[in-house]
Amino acid sequence: MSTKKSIAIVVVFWWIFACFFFFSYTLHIQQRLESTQKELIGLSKIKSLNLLNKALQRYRGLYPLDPEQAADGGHIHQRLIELRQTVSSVESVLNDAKTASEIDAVFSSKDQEANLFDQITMLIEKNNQQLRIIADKYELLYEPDRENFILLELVLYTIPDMIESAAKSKAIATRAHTVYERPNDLSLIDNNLYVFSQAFHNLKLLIDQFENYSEFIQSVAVIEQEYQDYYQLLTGVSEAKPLGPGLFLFSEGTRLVDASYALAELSRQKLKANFQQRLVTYSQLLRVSYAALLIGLTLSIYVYLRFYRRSKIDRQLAASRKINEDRVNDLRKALHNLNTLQEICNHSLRFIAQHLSAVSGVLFIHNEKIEQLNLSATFGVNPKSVKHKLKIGEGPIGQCVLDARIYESTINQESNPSSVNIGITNANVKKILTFPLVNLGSTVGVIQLLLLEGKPIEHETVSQFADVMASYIDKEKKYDESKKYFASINKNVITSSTDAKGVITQVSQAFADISGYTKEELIGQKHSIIRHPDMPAELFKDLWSTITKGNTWNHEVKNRTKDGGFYWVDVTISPDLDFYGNIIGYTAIRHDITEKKKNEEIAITDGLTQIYNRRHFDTCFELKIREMRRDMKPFLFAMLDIDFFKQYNDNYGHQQGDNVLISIANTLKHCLRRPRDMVFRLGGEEFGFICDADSLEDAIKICEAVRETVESLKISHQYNAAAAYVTISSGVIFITPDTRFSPEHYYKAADEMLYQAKTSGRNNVKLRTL
Ligand SMILES: Nc1nc2c(ncn2[C@@H]2O[C@H](COP(=O)(O)OP(=O)(O)OP(=O)(O)O)[C@@H](O)[C@H]2O)c(=O)[nH]1
Repeated sequence: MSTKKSIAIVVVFWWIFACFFFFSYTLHIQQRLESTQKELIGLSKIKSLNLLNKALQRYRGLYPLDPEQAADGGHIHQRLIELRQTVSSVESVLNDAKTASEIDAVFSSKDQEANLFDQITMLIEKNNQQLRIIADKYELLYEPDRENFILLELVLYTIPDMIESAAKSKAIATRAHTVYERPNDLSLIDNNLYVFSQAFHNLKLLIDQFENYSEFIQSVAVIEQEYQDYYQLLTGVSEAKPLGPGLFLFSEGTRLVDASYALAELSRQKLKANFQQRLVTYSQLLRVSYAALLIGLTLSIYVYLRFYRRSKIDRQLAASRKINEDRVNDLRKALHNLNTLQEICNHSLRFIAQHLSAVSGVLFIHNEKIEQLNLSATFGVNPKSVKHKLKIGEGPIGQCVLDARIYESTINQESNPSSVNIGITNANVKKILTFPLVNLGSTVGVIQLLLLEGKPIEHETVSQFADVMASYIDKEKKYDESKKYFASINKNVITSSTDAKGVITQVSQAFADISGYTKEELIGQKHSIIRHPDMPAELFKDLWSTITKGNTWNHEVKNRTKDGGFYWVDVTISPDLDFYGNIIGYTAIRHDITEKKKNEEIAITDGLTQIYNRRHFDTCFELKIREMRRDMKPFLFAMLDIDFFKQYNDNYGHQQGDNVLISIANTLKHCLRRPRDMVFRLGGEEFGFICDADSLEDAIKICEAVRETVESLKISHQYNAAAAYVTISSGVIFITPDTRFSPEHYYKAADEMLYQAKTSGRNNVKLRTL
């Protein structure tokens, strides 16, 4: 899954979560609001019940006073009227017709004198019970706020208990002191006062829990004072009988009850204020919440619509991109299977022309070396009608190489014909599209198309196709060049590769041509197949010891051709290494130096005898002396002269004399055929040779052998005073490394020895050590 998609999913989930949260929050606020509204209704019903109770309690306290005797009999009557008014006013709030009828039943009862106290008490208790039922019904009992809960505790339990106990004791005391006293009135009063004091104590504990109860302090103090007064009054009068003025007792009790009612009212007011405050807060929160929900919803719809629209566009784009990708892949596959640059150019042009519904088109390839564009393919147009070569900057195609961007021009009557390289032949052509084929930053070629439709062209798609074409054209172009390059190497460079053991794995045609073997005959063989016997074994030892150490070896080598001939090459052999530096084979590159070598041979070879001449002797003699000093190995230098050769020439003829010279040279070559032996014609009928010798005896043996071999040729020479055949005299020096003479000195010494040989009868060897 793409990162973009993952982010989108996370955002959507968060968005759903946020909406859900807001929705739940709004619902919660709504519920709280409704619940508070209910609580307010409940509170007003509680107030009504309190009013009702207050009226009932007032009446219950007054009733025992004899209306005839009491000074305020009218007052009692007045209270009854008030009670009835209260009942009718709360009735509508309570929605309870039963209350009025029950109260009516109590007051219209004939035996009310005896039972009225109890019946009113029963009504009050019932109302107090009703208080809690209403509190439950209107959810006041589930009030979450702590302060409100304490206030409710006051309003529902504590203060009603206080009021009822105070009111009861007031009523009992008043009755006892004015009308009649029942046996346990005193204990009842005591009991009620005790209940009051307990409830009052609770009240104070509860109020103490308020953080800010200053409003209540005053009210509680009044209750406390009233309670003290009333308590003292009751304690004081309980002893005395008949009791003092009942109305006074009644008034005192009423003050305590009223003070309690005042606190109840204060608590209710506080509750009401709290609820109303909450109502305002919730209403505001609800408005904000609804507004947030509305904004969220609007935003969601907006985002959804945008996203939907975008994703629709994206889907369309993705679909068209997919089609293009498929087409690009098809093109790539098709080009991949083509083998020549021409095929690739033809296919590329046809493909893009068909894709864009072109009527005709051309493809030019850029030749960077000569800064020129060459026509390489045409579509729908005769190649003969198109200029085959364009300069860079010539026309839109030439310009395209410089700018490397897509040109799109619409055709109309005023169109300049020079804007086209192809030449418009179709009147319906609406547009010309010229675009470069760019690979790795360089323009490989340019395509120009004539289109029948004038609608806009997606440059991105054209570029995609162009990139693929450019890469294949460039690759094939370079491959073509390298093919030509390798063909040239194959033809002209004498090269071969072997494995690590020296077995030939590759040879160039030039190698095969010069050696006279076919490639097949060479591959699988070792290079010894072309080894010439003239090449010393030491040379190849040196070769192998160099290249197996990873070094390059270079030397001039004479090779043998298949038909027994020879050729000279300057060969360089380098090891082929793998990635880790291990030798995996060797590659040799050779230059044919046969001609050079032949020229060199001519320069150092005596034309008549085909052995080395005097010039070469001078070089070799000096080198040999140096080598001797380096290797500390002695050698011999012999100077030979044919005896009485002048007579031979004079009598047998010059031509015959030449033949003798050739025979002697061949004999020397035959006798001295070790690789390091060298035979020279030092001039006229004088020869020389250099060869290794371990000792003086060894040197004598060699020279004697040569002298004897020449004599054994039995070339008749009747003018030779030394023998009947052609003979030679030899002056030899055995040169040891201890001496430090110049080459001229040694040469002169040998010449002196030769002179001695001549003067001491000829056909002999004179030798000395130097
Ligand atoms: N046929 C022929 N003769 C040559 C050639 N070069 C030198 N000669 C001859 O060799 C002869 C050398 O003669 P001399 O120097 O007198 O020596 P010699 O006759 O051999 O006498 P000694 O050396 O004293 O035995 C001359 O007649 C030269 O003409 C050559 O290339 N071909």
